[in-house]
Amino acid sequence: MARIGIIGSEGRMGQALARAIADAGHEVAGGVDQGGNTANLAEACDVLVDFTAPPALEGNLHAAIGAGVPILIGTTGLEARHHAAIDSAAQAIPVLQTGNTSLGVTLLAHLVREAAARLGPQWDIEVLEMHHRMKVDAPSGTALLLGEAAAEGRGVALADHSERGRDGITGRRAEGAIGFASLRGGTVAGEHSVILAGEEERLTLSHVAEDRMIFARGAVAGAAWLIGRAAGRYAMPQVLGLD
Ligand SMILES: NC(=O)C1=CN([C@@H]2O[C@H](COP(=O)(O)OP(=O)(O)OC[C@H]3O[C@@H](n4cnc5c(N)ncnc54)[C@H](OP(=O)(O)O)[C@@H]3O)[C@@H](O)[C@H]2O)C=CC1
Ligand SMILES: O=C(O)C1=N[C@H](C(=O)O)C[C@H](O)C1
Repeated sequence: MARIGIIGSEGRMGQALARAIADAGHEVAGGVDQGGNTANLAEACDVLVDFTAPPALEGNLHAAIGAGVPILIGTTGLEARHHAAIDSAAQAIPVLQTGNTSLGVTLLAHLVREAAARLGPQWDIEVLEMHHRMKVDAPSGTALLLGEAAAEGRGVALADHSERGRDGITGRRAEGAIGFASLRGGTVAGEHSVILAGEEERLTLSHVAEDRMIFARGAVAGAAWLIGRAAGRYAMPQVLGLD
């Protein structure tokens, strides 16, 4: 049984996580939200799970390092400086960061990497996502994860080929671009499609989250897996044995 500390405990994911922790036979060591004492929570748990917002990241990493406990970061909307902070923290403690903790999306990323590698750059790649009206970041962390997988399959850097936020006279599509489009509305838990568009044919690889409990269950599995690991940066394929 693991004692799991929840950062962002009153949020949509924090509440789902508490249910998933109980379902899996683990214990909620406690929870914090904005203004809470994350350092105290870190001292009282075996592993922290963070579903909050990017400004909370550095403080959460600091608390985890101070207590010497692993941390799973599910928060999205992260920028290069956040990833640099995660890399640095991973020298001291085990850290797992992912835009999506579900089994289905972890496998989807694998399939996207494979399809992009096999089909080559003459197939245009577009990543489409839809989420609930409360979501604050775009493209979603999952869309970016899938874009990274496509770029890896092609052997290029996503940053050099990403096309985001098209509007107005955009000019024709850049060769080799990986495009992103975001829809928001209702209570959609999360839908992602990667469209590979070729000459007179199109391949679409999709995932639908019917309930955010899938993310919560994956996060519990990832958090429990982190306990006792060596310091380092880990990812969901390692947890799920898909590497
Ligand atoms: N990786 C994955 O599989 C998934 C990732 N996510 C991501 O998780 C994040 C949270 O999503 P969701 O639960 O829907 O969002 P919510 O807005 O429902 O919840 C966020 C929670 O974090 C708390 N919070 C915000 N800032 C801090 C802080 N500085 N310290 C501690 N707590 C803080 C909020 O508290 P308060 O209200 O007091 O501000 C709130 O309780 C998002 O980035 C989302 O994209 C979501 C689903 C799956
Ligand atoms: O905010 C959400 O709800 C979700 N966020 C993650 C993302 O940005 O990809 C994962 C999931 O799609 C739900």
